[in-house]
Amino acid sequence: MNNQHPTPNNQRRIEISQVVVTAQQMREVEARIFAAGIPVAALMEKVAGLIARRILDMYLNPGQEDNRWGGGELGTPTTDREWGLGAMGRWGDQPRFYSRPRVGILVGPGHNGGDALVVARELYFRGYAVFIYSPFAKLKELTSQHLQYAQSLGIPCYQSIEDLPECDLLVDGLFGFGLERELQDPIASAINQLNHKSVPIISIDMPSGLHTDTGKVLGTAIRASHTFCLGLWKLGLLQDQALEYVGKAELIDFDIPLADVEAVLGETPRIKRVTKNSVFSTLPLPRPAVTHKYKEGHLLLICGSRRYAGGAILTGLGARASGVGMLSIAVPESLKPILVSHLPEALIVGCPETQTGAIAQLQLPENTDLNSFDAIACGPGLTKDASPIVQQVLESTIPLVLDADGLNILANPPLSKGGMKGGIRQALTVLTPHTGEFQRLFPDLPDAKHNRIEAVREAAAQSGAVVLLKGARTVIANSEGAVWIVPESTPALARGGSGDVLTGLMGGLIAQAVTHQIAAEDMVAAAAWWHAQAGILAAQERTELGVDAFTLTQYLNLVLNHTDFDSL
Ligand SMILES: NC(=O)C1=CN([C@@H]2O[C@H](COP(=O)(O)OP(=O)(O)OC[C@H]3O[C@@H](n4cnc5c(N)ncnc54)[C@H](O)[C@@H]3O)[C@@H](O)[C@H]2O)[C@H](O)CC1
Ligand SMILES: [K+]
Repeated sequence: MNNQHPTPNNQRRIEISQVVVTAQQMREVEARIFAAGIPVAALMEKVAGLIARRILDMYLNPGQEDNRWGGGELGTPTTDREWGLGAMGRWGDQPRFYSRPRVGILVGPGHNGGDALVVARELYFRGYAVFIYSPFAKLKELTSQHLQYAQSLGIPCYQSIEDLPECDLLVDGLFGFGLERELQDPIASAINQLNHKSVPIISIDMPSGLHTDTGKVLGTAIRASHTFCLGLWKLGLLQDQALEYVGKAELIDFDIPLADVEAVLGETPRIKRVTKNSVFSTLPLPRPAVTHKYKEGHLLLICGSRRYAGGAILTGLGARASGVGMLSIAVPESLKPILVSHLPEALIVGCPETQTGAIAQLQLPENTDLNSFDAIACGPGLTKDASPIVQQVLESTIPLVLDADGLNILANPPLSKGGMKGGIRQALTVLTPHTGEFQRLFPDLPDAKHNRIEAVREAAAQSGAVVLLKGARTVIANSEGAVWIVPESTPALARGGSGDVLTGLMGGLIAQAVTHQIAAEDMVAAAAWWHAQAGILAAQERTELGVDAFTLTQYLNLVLNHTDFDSL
């Protein structure tokens, strides 16, 4: 395998939507911007103006039919009639008809509150009924000025949540990346009350109450229907434990100079979001006009057993979807007919089997060396009786994806206890555990449930492998400490067989990368992102209950044509 790889993606100039920052890093980036001369107030106006525009587009968009005010979900005020039916409504009263959508603005003590107050002012001037809830006596100077101006306009401001009138939409400007400690009453109970209302809440920067870095709930947190993350993606928004609070996350790009980002994070930030652009810049697409099947990669799949034939088929279908030129699939002899019937284009290698129907020995076609393939993917459906096979592929010198029983066999003994006999492989090795397999492989690593990123990074360093930890937000790390996070997925993929499809897809992409002289390591994130997007599209079209693994393989080739999907 030629080791002179082109610049791998993680060495190329980064795009803003790939950057992921901690609160401290965001502070350092903002400090550079302010030091360069932009007034804090000017940036707040710019940022909050962008937020207000998105809120108007999304929630208050004129011209849509389905509303009582002639506008979008809440519409624009059709008239500037006085309030209908007398006094302001209160939480819990019977809803009273008002002539204008009511927007509640939750204002915290810091600049997150300042952002929200600028939004309040902008919506007010567009004729919306705006109400402010701000329980804090001490506000930052700029925030205090904005509050003073809002009140001078006659916008009602309430200290207690009970006084806030019933609203159609809430804007959460309580806390952003400045949240430092657990929330206490009255703010905590106010948030709990707001969460119990069936009113959409838009959070500015972070849902208030979530830790900016870990996504942990500090006491309680706003359950946002939409989170507008400001400038650079915050790490906490990408953590599994935050997901039920974040709602739909969207980046509000306020033109942070890339130079400032690189000054703080370096040219290749350690943690990156996997985006459509970053994936498309690495996939073996478009294909050369002149090519042939052996130039499009040759993948060897080693999978299946008499007990688990389906895993072999699904892995093969995932590999097929990758576009790999040649596909060989080693299975127990008794599975050969069914594999041929599902994958007529593949070379099915029937192997001698154990009493239990596992692969007893890799019997490749004569004169075929294991290292003559471009890549191997091994594990789905193997059962633990195939451990000699896994040992054999570990000794190969070509890129290897290990999944499912390949990982369970590897975990005996665990990697941290001298596992992976023969030490760290020189060739690319990708481990693709789910949480349970991860804990078996790395029993003494920090609990992957609470800090997945640190756990995966440590596992990659320990094993020398690229480790992909599956989850609502799949996390990938290599042994140099680079981390990729797949920012979107769907619970529709939480089904048997989804992982088998990913293994085949990833193996097929890696095999093509090898023949195309593309950085094979980049195919791990590309495969995970592609797999998730196919699941999302399938769920959109067939509901979250309609994405069985076979259907998923059909959507793998459809989703790349849907270039209109969000550029993540
Ligand atoms: N810096 C800027 O000009 C811009 C900031 N952006 C927005 O502002 C926030 C960050 O602002 P900051 O004032 O640093 O923090 P917060 O608004 O999040 O306020 C936190 C505030 O509250 C205090 N605090 C922290 N924890 C608690 C707690 N548990 N209970 C009570 N009070 C707490 C703390 O002392 C802070 O003062 C950022 O998210 C953006 O929304 C602009 O968008 C860009 C310009
Ligand atoms: K917020």
